[in-house]
Amino acid sequence: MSTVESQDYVRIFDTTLRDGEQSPGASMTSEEKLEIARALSRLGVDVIEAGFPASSPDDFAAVRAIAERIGRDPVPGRPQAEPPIVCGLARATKNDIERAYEAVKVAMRPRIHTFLSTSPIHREHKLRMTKEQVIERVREMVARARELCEDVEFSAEDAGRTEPEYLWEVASVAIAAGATTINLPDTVGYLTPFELHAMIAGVKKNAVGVDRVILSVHCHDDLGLGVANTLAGLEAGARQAELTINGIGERAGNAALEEVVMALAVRRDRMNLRTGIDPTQITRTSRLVSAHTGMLVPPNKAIVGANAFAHESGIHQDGLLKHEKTYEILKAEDVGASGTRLVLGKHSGRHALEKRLAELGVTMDQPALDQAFSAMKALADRKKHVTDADLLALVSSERREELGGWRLEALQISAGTQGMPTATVRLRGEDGRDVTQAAVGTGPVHACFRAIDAVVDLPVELLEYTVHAVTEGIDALGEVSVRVRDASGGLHAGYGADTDVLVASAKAYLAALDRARKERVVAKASEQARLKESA
Ligand SMILES: CC(=O)SCCNC(=O)CCNC(=O)[C@H](O)C(C)(C)COP(=O)(O)OP(=O)(O)OC[C@H]1O[C@@H](n2cnc3c(N)ncnc32)[C@H](O)[C@@H]1OP(=O)(O)O
Ligand SMILES: CC(C)C(=O)C(=O)O
Ligand SMILES: [Mg+2]
Repeated sequence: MSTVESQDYVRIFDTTLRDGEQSPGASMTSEEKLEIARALSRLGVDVIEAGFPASSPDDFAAVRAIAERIGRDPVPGRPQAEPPIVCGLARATKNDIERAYEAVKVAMRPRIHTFLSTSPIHREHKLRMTKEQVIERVREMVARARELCEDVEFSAEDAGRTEPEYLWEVASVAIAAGATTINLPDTVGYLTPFELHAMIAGVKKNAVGVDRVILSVHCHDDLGLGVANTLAGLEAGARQAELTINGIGERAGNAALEEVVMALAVRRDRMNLRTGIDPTQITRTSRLVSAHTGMLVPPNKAIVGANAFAHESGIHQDGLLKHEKTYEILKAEDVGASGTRLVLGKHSGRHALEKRLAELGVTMDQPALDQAFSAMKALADRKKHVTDADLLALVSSERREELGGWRLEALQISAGTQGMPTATVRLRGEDGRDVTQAAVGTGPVHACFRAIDAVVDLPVELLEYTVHAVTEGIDALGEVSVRVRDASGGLHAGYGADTDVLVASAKAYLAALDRARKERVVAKASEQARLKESA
């Protein structure tokens, strides 16, 4: 018995290119679809539903191109015994089925997937067909598909809201007509996991000939139960799961492939089921689908979201540093992501800060670490994420501020199109005394520097003023460098960093003044020493 035939093997049927493309605004070009199909092949899916060939000439061409290429192009890094099946969707009409076959017949392993609704609401209001007419159509169309193709899947659309006995009868008829896979979709995402389990178990027990076919689940996420329902269906005996990358699909989407696959892998202890998926391809496939559909992955999305392996809170970070399994049930590397991230933010603790600084090559004693920690917390209160660049800028800014002299306590700027730009600064001297001064200027930076001059009283000429963002985003940390010349021609540089560039400017200017002041003190001392000697 091959791996695929064994009882614990779950076939992964990917419908990103068909049901996924039914997400509003997610349409893709044929080239993009082919690229995704190649990625799915590398990922190791068993079936690629490439599209709905009768729906448009474009869709036909895309399915055809995928059918031609998949299995024939080499798959780097994945010597696959069997290429994925390429499948085309068709309504239960002769025309749709023949178009689907025309498109997929060139595939190494083609499948026709035909469907017809079975629920009372769909029969009566959408199809306007009786129960008997639906049965007859299923018999005829599955048989027609089977004349064309050995591999035929039949889906009882809206199976979730279909009378159980009628569903068993439809499944029996489809099997007798030659279907090789029977799919039981919860088309509108209505069922609870227990109900979905009961539906699969009911068909498995009561449909005639069910042992000859593979039962399949196809769950939508209208109530956020898509993945839970899929797992319930597999526990009940389904051995094919229809899924999409990132969970995209009609309305709220389909059950997400990456979530079902990783649930099966991580909880193999409970379900004892396997797939042929190479999980290390998951992240890259997710990114490709997101890029081609324009559907962004929410940061908190399981498995592939930007935060799926990010930890911000100090208690979790500390736990993780002590033992990774305290807060992680799978590793980022398992799904091809770049690694666990300890994000520094307002909830972080000293352990994580120390670790990150060490990774950045900065080692500190306890008092310095405590100081850096307070600065990091203060920054995190103003800025969502403290990045590595922020951290380095912050640490070096803290170190430079250790030089002493005047320290910025408060800064208030009034600027705009009306009136003169005005700055008010409150500076604290080394003796702990606060001095406040206000000044006007040609712009807010000029006003700020003049207000500082009024406190510090050290004549200098500003030679250079440079500002740039060290980090990205609207809340980026601004970095300012200044160069000043003192009365005796000495040049002094200053640096400051803050989310507010005016505060960064004030810090930089103060740092430059402080250097000038220190040099003047040193120069005065050596002058006095020289005078003493010569006296
Ligand atoms: C649950 C699902 O995801 S099902 C797949 C949904 N995907 C799509 O619909 C995307 C592709 N669809 C399309 O491009 C178009 O709907 C087409 C080309 C297939 C059909 O377009 P139109 O001929 O203009 O029909 P329209 O879409 O307005 O209506 C659907 C028709 O198909 C019928 N129909 C719906 N499902 C089926 C089915 N499984 N088998 C047979 N007929 C069906 C409807 O009853 C309706 O028939 P009517 O015209 O006699 O009332
Ligand atoms: C066509 C079928 C399988 C479908 O997408 C659904 O019922 O949700
Ligand atoms: Mg669907």
